[in-house]
Amino acid sequence: MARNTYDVDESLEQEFNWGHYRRLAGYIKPYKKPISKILATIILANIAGMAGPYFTKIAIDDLIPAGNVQQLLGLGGIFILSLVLIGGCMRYRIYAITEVGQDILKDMRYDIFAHLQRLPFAYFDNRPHGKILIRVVNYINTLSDLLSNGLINLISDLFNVVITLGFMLLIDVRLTLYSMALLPVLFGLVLFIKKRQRIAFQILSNKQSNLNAYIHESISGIKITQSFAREQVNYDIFNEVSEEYRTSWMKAVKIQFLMWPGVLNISVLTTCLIYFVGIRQIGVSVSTGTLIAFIGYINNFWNPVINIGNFYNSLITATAYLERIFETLDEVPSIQDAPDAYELPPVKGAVDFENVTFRYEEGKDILHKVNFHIEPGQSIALVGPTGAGKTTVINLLSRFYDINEGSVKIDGHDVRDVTLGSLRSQMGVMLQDTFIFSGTILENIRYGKLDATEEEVIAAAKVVRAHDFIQHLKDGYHTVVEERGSTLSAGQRQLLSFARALLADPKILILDEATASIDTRTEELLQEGLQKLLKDRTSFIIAHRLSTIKNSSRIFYVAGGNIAEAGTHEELMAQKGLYHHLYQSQYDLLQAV
Ligand SMILES: Nc1ncnc2c1ncn2[C@@H]1O[C@H](COP(=O)(O)OP(=O)(O)OP(=O)(O)O)[C@@H](O)[C@H]1O
Repeated sequence: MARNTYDVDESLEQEFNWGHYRRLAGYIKPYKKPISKILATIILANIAGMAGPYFTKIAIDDLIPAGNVQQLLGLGGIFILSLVLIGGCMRYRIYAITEVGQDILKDMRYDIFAHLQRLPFAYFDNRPHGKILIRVVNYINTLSDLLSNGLINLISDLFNVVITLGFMLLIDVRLTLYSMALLPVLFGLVLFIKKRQRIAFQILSNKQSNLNAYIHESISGIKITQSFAREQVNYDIFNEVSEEYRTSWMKAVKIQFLMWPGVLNISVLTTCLIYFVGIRQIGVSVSTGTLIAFIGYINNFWNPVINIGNFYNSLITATAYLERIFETLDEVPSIQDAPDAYELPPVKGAVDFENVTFRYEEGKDILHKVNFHIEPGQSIALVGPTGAGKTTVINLLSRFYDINEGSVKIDGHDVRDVTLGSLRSQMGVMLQDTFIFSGTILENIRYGKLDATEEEVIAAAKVVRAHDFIQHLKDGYHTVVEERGSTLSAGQRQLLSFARALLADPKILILDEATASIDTRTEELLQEGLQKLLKDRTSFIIAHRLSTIKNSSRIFYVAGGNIAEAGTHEELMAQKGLYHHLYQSQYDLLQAV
């Protein structure tokens, strides 16, 4: 589903199911060993902790009345030792739990990132990038507490509850039954909160996502914002999105915070009840020591129950985020290798479009029954009006989108039958949006051929005339550039991505507006190098500056969803059709200038 703007809430594409917890358990499973070790220390500490109230009972009921100082001191010594043991176990537990939790989060983060790398262009076309980003970073981080402390504490707390119950039953069965009297109230509270809290946190996650998307969009577009002096409008929008986030947060925590005080109140009421029943001896007959020990166990019982309540709270909260994480992981890459896909053999460079129809959205064909055949080694120029579908043609060639009808073939192999890796690795693509990654110039050119030597990188840069400007940079090829290449000029960025496309030594070269930002003098020099390079390679060149494509083997004029005219520059000029008109108007414009 399209989520086109920051102010549109994402709707859930799949309802919550228990399977999410099973999948989460799948991430925990590889850490069985360290978790078992942690559990062993917890059990040890719990057993040591359990002995406390029992020692109190023995001291009050037996040793103090009997004045047995020696045994009393011995008991005190054991008690101190048990405290030291508990302290040591706690210290180990905190470190080990955090480590396991972070390892699990790292695995999840890796999976979601790896999956995103495989998703097709169409997925990213439909989503603000801030909404994708928040899933990899923030949503996964929200699970941190649940996975580190929450999970292990849960097991430890459950264990505590069972052991404490055992001790309580051992002391007095009736008092134990009284202690459970208010449990139904607790269940009622859980049921009351469950659905309300999940919905509240789903809304909150939407608002968080919107806020993130708006911040991301605003930072990406900061230069335009400042050039149009639109800051005040942006502050207002930000305030509005931020206010929605704040309100939804307050609503969510209002429900979330019902749980903890609720359980606490029930536990206090239970303690009062036991005091009342014990002191008044209603249906029970207990000594003072037994009553005090029992109250100790009631605390031991309710403390873990309060923790379990908190865990339940975190689980419900995390569920809203888990749904989003698994939704992303379940996004089926619409473009992927067919089960019987084979490696595309080394490409010669013949390209065929056979009755190709393509649309981005239902009901609006961008290309309609397009047919052409290209011999290996030909250079094809795509020209035509803005939005006619030139970039779309080359996107289909690399199978960035799948066509709706017909077939796209390379050397007779349908691009859908071969593996994406073998197809794309034989193509050098320079898209309209030149992207420079943070790192050195060298790393940027080497992006598509990691094993290229420095000499090969320099050779490619020389061909595209990038070498001259690179040499003059502070550290030459080792100069560090920022993400998007903001410290480079638009033309320099284009030359770099040109070199990147060439270095891979592709059999099919695709250049989309590759020279639009390059000055005419550099472009002339570039053309010389390119002519040599394009020899024996099939190439597709999209250019609005027609002077650059005059020498192409064939020129396709794309218009009306098809190839309206095709031929050499001379042939098309002689036809005096659409291409002639376009060329003439550019020529006239240049003359006028
Ligand atoms: N991801 C997309 N989703 C929906 N529609 C799209 C998408 N990309 C392009 N279009 C639409 O498809 C049509 C063809 O776009 P395309 O980028 O192929 O044109 P073009 O001929 O390369 O234009 P230009 O010369 O301006 O680069 C346009 O009308 C455009 O609005």
